[in-house]
Parts: sequence; C-alpha cells; structure tokens
Amino acid sequence: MISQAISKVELHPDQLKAVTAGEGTIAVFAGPGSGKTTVLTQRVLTLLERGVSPEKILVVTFTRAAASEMQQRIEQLTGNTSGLTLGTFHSIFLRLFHRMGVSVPRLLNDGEQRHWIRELLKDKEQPSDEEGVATTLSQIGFCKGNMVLPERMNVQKQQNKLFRDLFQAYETRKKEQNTWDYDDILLAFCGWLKEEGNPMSGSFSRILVDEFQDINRVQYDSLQLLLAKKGSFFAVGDDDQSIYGFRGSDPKFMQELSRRPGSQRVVLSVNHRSTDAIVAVGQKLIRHNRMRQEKRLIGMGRAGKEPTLLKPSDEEEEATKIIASLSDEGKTGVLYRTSTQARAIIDALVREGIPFSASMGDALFYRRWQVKDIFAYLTLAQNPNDLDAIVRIINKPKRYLFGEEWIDTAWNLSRKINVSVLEALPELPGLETYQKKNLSQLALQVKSLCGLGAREAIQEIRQRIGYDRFLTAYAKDLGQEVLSLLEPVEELTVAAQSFEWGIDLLEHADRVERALREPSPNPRIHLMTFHKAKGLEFDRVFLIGLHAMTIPHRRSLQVADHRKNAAWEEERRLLYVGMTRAKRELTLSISHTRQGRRVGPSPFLKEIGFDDDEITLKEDQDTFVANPHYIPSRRKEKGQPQLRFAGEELTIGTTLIHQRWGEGEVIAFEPLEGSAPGRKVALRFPHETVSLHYELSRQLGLIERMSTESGEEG
Ligand SMILES: Nc1ncnc2c1ncn2[C@@H]1O[C@H](COP(=O)(O)OP(=O)(O)OP(=O)(O)O)[C@@H](O)[C@H]1O
Repeated sequence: MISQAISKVELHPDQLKAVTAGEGTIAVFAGPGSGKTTVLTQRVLTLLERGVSPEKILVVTFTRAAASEMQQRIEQLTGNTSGLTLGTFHSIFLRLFHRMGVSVPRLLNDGEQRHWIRELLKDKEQPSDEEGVATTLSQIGFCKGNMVLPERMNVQKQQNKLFRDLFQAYETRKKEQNTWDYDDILLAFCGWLKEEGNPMSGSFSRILVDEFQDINRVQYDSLQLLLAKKGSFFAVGDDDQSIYGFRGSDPKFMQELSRRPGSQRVVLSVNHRSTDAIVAVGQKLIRHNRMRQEKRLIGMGRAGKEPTLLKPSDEEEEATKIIASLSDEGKTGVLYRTSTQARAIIDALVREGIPFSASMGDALFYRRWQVKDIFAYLTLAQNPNDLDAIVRIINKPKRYLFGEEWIDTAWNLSRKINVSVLEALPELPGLETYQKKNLSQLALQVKSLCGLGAREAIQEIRQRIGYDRFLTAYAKDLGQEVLSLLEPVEELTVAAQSFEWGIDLLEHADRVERALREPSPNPRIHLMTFHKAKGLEFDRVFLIGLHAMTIPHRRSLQVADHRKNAAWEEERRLLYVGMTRAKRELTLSISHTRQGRRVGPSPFLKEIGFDDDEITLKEDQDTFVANPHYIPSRRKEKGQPQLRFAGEELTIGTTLIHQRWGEGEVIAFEPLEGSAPGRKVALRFPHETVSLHYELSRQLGLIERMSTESGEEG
C-alpha cells in the first residue's frame, strides 16, 4: 500500500515499482533525469512505513549537497530524520568510528594536503603547479580507492617509480604527524571491520546508496560488511554516468549487484528533464558502449528543437557566438572536457563584463607555471628591474646561472652604475666567461622583446630564446609528455592574438584573476567541466571544443592496450553526461582550429548522428577519425585529395612529436607506393619504430614538428 506521504509525489509507474519493490537486493538502473533522488527518498519512507526501525537504515550519498538535499526531503515528508544514518561515505564512517569508541587521528584539510603534495613534488623536481598537484592527488586517490598502497606497487617505468616514491613519502609524512586524509577514513574503516572480525556486522538491515555507479572497491567492501546477513541493499545508479574511473570507481559493481542471486532489477526509463530530441541523441551516443546494461530511455513527449552543431572558425569565435546568443530566460551552461578549454570564453566574458560562474580550478589558466614563465619574460621587457621575474626565468632555458645568489649584488651594482638589474648582471665581478656571455645575451634577448606585439613576443620567447626547447628537455628529463607541457604555451599564444602588446595581456590576466576572486551572485552563464556538471541541469547547454583528441581525450587513452576500450567508453560516458544536462536546448560546438591548428571533429559526433557533411568543416578537409575501431565511410572524391603538408621538407634526423609516442626521429622516408600521393615516413621512438603517412598525419594533427622548425603554421 502506498502511504499518504508517498502519494504526495506523483510518481511515474517505473519509479513506483522501484519504491515499492519487496526486500532483498534491488538495483535500480536509472537513466539521466529519471528522478533518482525522488525514488531513493520515497524508498526510505516506504521502509519506515513498513515498520523498519530508523536505526537500522543507512543511506549513503556521494556528495554533501546530495546528502543535505535528501535529508531535507525526508524531513519535509516525515517531520524528522532522527535515528536514520544518512550522509556521505566519509561522514558515516567517521560517525561509526565514534559510535564504537575508535579514536581517529586529525584530518588533513584540503589546503594542507595540497601544500604537502606541492612540497613533495618540488623535492622531486616535478611540476608543482595546481595541475601537477591535482593530478598527483587523483593518482593517489585512484590507488587508495583500489586499496593499492605504495608498498604493494610493482613499477618499472621511471615516471611510475617517481610517483610511487612520492606516494610513499606522503604516506610516511602522514604517519609521522599522526594525520589522515579523506581516503584514509575509507581504508581504515574497511580494514578495521575486517581485522576486528566485523564488529558492526548486522548493524544495518537496509542499506540504500545513491549514484552507485561511482562506488569503488573500498566503499563496496565496507558496505558488504556493514549489511546484516538477511539485510536488503537498494542501489540507485546509472552505469552510463560512471565517470570517475580515474578515482577507482567502476560501474562493474553496479552490474555485479544486479547479478546476485535473487536480486531485482528495476529500470527507470523515463527522462523527466529533457526534450525528446535531446533524450534521443543521448541514447544514440551511449548505445555505442558495449560494457553497459541495455536500457531504453524515453522522454516525456516534450517538444523542442533538434540539437545543433556550431562550427566557428576558432575558440575566440566560438566564445563570441555563445555570448551573442545569451538569453536571460533560464540557466545556460557551457561545458568542456578540460579546464584549459575555458580560457577563451572566460577571456571574452571578462572583456565584455558579463557575470559568470566558474570553479577556481577551471579558471586557473593564467596561473599555470608555463604561462607564468612567459609572463616573467614579458614583465622583464617592461621592467628589467623585476627581481622575481629575473629569478624565475634566468635558467629557462638552461643557462647555468645562479640568479638567487647574485640578485642582491646585481641590485646594488645596478644602483651604483645606473643601469637596470638585468644589465648589471653581466657586470658582476668574478663571473665565468660563459656566465658573462649568457647574461649579456639574456639582457639583449629581453630588450629585443620590447618593440614586439604580444603574439610576436611570445613566439620569440618560445623559439629564438628557446623556451620550447627548455620544455622539451624538461619533459624528457622527467619522463613526461612534451605535448602536455607545451599545451598552456600554445593556448597562451592563441590568447595573445587578442592583445596588441604584452602589457595588455598581463593586465587582462589580472582582470581575469579579479573576476574569479569576486564571483558574481547572479551569473548569466555557468562554466564547468563535464565532470563537474554531473547531477546538474541547465535550460540551455553548449558543449564546446568537441575535437578529436579532446573527447576522447588523448591522455586518457594512454593506457595499456587491455584498458583502451574501457577508457574509450568512459570518455563516451563523459560526453553523455554533458549532453544530458540540457533541458531545452543543446548545442555541440567544434571550432575549425584549436590553438592555431586544424583539428578534426570528435568521432563521437558521428555516433550522435551528425553526418560527414555536417561535421566536415571545409570542403577540402578530411574527417579525422581517432577511434581505431571505426571505419570511415568513403567520401566522394573529385580527383586526388590535396595534401596541405606536401611541400614540407623532411630530412633524416628531423625530430617529430607524435600525439601518442612523443618525440621520434625520422630514420627514413619515401614516396608512397602506387599512385597514392604523399610520403611514408619511418619514425624511431624510444621503444618502437613506426611508419606513418607523413602528410596525412600532419593534417590530422597526429604529428607535429618541433616548434623551432615549424614556423608559423596554422
Ligand atoms: N515523477 C516526476 N514528476 C515530475 N518531475 C520529475 C519526476 N521525477 C523527477 N522529476 C524532475 O526531473 C528532473 C531530473 O530529476 P533528478 O535530477 O532527480 O534526476 P536524476 O535521475 O538524478 O538525474 P541525473 O542522473 O541526470 O543527474 C528534475 O528536474 C526533477 O524535478
């Protein structure tokens, strides 16, 4: 019988089926917008009505926001939630430790944890900017989520060894200071249950979990141990929205649950959020995933326009077009795969003075360390007495100088002989000949930046001064990917196009910083990554930068062969999460160029249903298909295709950078066999040698020339 409380909400028959299902394991597979929170809340009410004691009920959510929303809803319907154990994994496990009299060390706060990681990265001479810290933290989280601690890591590659050592140092430091991070709560709780012979066994006869697709090994094991022998498990989730694989979550747990003997499987198949057209394209995309529970999702019959494809010429035009179409009716969201992609739209919004919301993490582009290095050169061109800037770049590229040791003396000397600090440096007494020469050259190089426009100055820093060479060597030393380190510099070069002089760019970066520090209470537009958009909804959604190599992201595909398919599917789920945030309008955008280079569309666009002609950005451009399993349809060709890079000179020994394998050396090249145009080039990488179609690979952005050679391409 449905209670009065439940009848207050008009549940769809699917939702009702889940809410009123009998006991045992119940796995509710719910598509996006199908009302998971409502179902879980109503299920709690049903259990209370069935006479289950609130003390025996455990409700777990993944975020504090979801927990407090759930609490409020239950309170509204029942008057109170006393006795019920409800919260996130972390808060619940802490409460249970407390209940059982187990003492818990002090918890590291977010800032402290980041600070420690930054220090450890610096010790190991690894990039210690925000991104480096975030990446390391997520790697540590992934290991701990899978119950893998440094002592159990068997690693071969130099970079993995570096990570293992850092992870070990971090764990040791925590132990010495008797502190825990948040992952430790989960690990310690699970370990305690196991070691103590499960002292909490049978505490809960009903466990309900929201967003079950995001569960990881340690969470899953802990819940199994907490559940009473004949207890019931009620899990709500969408395996199609599992996007935290990098933290160890895995939709297989959801599937495992539904395969347990006697378990019931309920599917919520109506999307209450979006128009039918949006629901349909989402379905078209996600059906390409193989590792998933088959489920059909339909809309509520809401009409609306078909999702559209925006094809601006570059990121700047993309931003301008989105801003031009802004409407104050309802909420607008701009979503992207990686935070660097927010740079152009944030720049445009700041220029126009339009209030927006963006998380700090997404908006830190101008604080990336490579950007700060370039800014230091630009600053010095304005003010050759800027001591911080001198120290920052004195060995970038390597000049074998001792900036910090010399700076005070140079300052005093500059006052004495009435020149700038930069000019005083080569005059310091006791310098070696090469040091004097390098310092004189540095002063001249900085001087040469003065008359140049913003973009030209950056190109000069990168090429003639040798900043790109420095990054390439640095990446090699650390065993890191060159392209990843170069990316912020490429982005900055594009950003600089909108500014006449370096000083204008520096001032603009300050304005961006201020806009982020003082967020508007009434944003007209919300910017976030696909990851952060999970669980949210907007009336209008723009998905920007849907290029090959961006979604699926090339870095996430750099995994062992046996994990490639899974990685590919997680990328598809990410796009699916983004698309299904839209209530009324969905626009997918792909610019003609990205960071000044031609780029092809994401292979997912084809899967959504955009045909070759729609995706193709220009008559002469081949559609790039990055999916190795995908066979492109033949385009009707009139004569031979034009190869844009046919004129590029190739010599033995030339270094090329490949998106996947990094730097490689040309060891041979020859015309392709038969009448096919172009050259076959053999490239030797550290661990393998591969043959490629040179012109096509260049055109598709798969290989690039070192920027010292490539000149003004794109
Ligand atoms: N039975 C219902 N009747 C009317 N509206 C509903 C019903 N169930 C859910 N909704 C509405 O549908 C939208 C999506 O619901 P909700 O956010 O709970 O879905 P979800 O399954 O958690 O979605 P996602 O997984 O995509 O984040 C919300 O605006 C919610 O108010």
